[in-house]
Amino acid sequence: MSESKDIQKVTETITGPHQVNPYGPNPGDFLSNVNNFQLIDSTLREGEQFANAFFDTEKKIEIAKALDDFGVDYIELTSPVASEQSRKDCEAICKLGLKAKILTHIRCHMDDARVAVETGVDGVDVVIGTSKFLRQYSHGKDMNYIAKSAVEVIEFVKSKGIEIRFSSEDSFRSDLVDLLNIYKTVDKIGVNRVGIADTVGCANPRQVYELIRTLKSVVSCDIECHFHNDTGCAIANAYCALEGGARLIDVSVLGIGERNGITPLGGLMARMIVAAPEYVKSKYKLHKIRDIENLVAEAVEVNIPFNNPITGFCAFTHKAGIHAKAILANPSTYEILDPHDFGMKRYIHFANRLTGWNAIKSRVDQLNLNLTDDQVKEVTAKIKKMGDIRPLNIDDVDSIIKDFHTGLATPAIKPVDLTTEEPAAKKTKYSK
Ligand SMILES: CC(=O)SCCNC(=O)CCNC(=O)[C@H](O)C(C)(C)COP(=O)(O)OP(=O)(O)OC[C@H]1O[C@@H](n2cnc3c(N)ncnc32)[C@H](O)[C@@H]1OP(=O)(O)O
Ligand SMILES: O=C(O)CCC(=O)C(=O)O
Ligand SMILES: [Zn+2]
Repeated sequence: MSESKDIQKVTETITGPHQVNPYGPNPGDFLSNVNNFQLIDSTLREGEQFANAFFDTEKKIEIAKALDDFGVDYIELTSPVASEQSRKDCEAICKLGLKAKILTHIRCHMDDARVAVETGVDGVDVVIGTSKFLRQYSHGKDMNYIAKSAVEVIEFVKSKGIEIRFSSEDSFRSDLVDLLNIYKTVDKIGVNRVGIADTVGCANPRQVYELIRTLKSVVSCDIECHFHNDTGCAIANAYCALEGGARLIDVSVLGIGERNGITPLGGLMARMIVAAPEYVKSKYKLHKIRDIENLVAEAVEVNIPFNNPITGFCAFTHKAGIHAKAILANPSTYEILDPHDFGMKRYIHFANRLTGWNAIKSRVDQLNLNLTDDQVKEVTAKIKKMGDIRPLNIDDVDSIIKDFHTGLATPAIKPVDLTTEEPAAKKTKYSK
């Protein structure tokens, strides 16, 4: 066999023979849940642990309704034992009659469980640290005690007809045998889900994939995952968890949570729409992401980061001339995400010295001016010259183009085409 045929064979075993989306799930991977995942939004639990967060009842209700409208499967709320108002808020959200199931999050203790089951929640997420750090310095209990109290809490919550999830906190720094034993125990007594939590954000995607695969061989219930972002792996870890067979991912709006937070809802949607476009588009109202992020950003008094997936101000802005030319010909050249899927627009940032004549020609067309290609190249050179001296904005470029046009011997005005799409309306330092 020739060398190129060999290579083709190898690539086909990785991506499949005629896969339309090479970044989609591997069809041969029968355990993958990339095409069949669920979201547990924890903005109102983990997110409340973000340094800046304070949500009053009204704001919690507004956020819960927005998440429900977006289509998250579950909404996780702060423990009702955290404070009197936390308990009342939990009860109030349970009474809203949302489509999303309402969960609350408690310690692995009967005192907490007794309060939780009275709030009206659909499910209880119970957690206890299993790493030696947490066993020694947080609750001080050994694995036998943990297993005993887990069984007691799970059986009690189940007896009330409420969903129950058991999670080991700090799973990736826990002993694997301890982990598998406790998960096996809780699975046997009918827990609805088990949770893996990368509490300190230490895990990498390969470790996640391996742990989920191993856990899949031990339990028959669904697996939920919770990833902190301390080392920047929260989205990648969530994706690999789904590839390994986890079913549910914890997210929060903008990723808010303890320290620098967890897997962000918007960022995960960006990853998942590439891998499972039909599933994601049919299940979630993606055009609502911007409004939800603005709602939460305002509530916790932060700005949306400039490089945020989807909604960062430059997420769909193309600048360099080589990029702009290709984008104008076919947006897929430099975009893996289609901004329109999220109710956003793309923008060609041509007011700078990295621009090229193709980008300037598109602006000339938008201004309804008639220039030959050679004339556009000439005016592009002038724009670049000015761009070497100082930052430019659209007005600068428009005046250079218009002055150039006026200076031509017989300027011809093209008929106005009102269907021309304006560039995206994100206000930047360099745009109007
Ligand atoms: C990784 C995570 O994010 S887990 C979720 C974190 N969420 C929260 O902490 C919710 C908000 N917390 C609170 O309001 C309070 O911490 C409360 C009400 C839960 C407890 O308050 P306090 O009784 O004053 O205890 P404190 O917060 O100082 O310490 C935690 C207590 O919980 C115990 N504990 C910690 N984790 C667990 C657990 N998973 N299961 C059972 N007990 C636990 C500790 O042993 C400690 O009890 P102790 O003081 O008797 O030793
Ligand atoms: O309950 C869980 O699975 C996660 C708890 C948590 O927030 C964490 O471990 O970081
Ligand atoms: Zn967490």
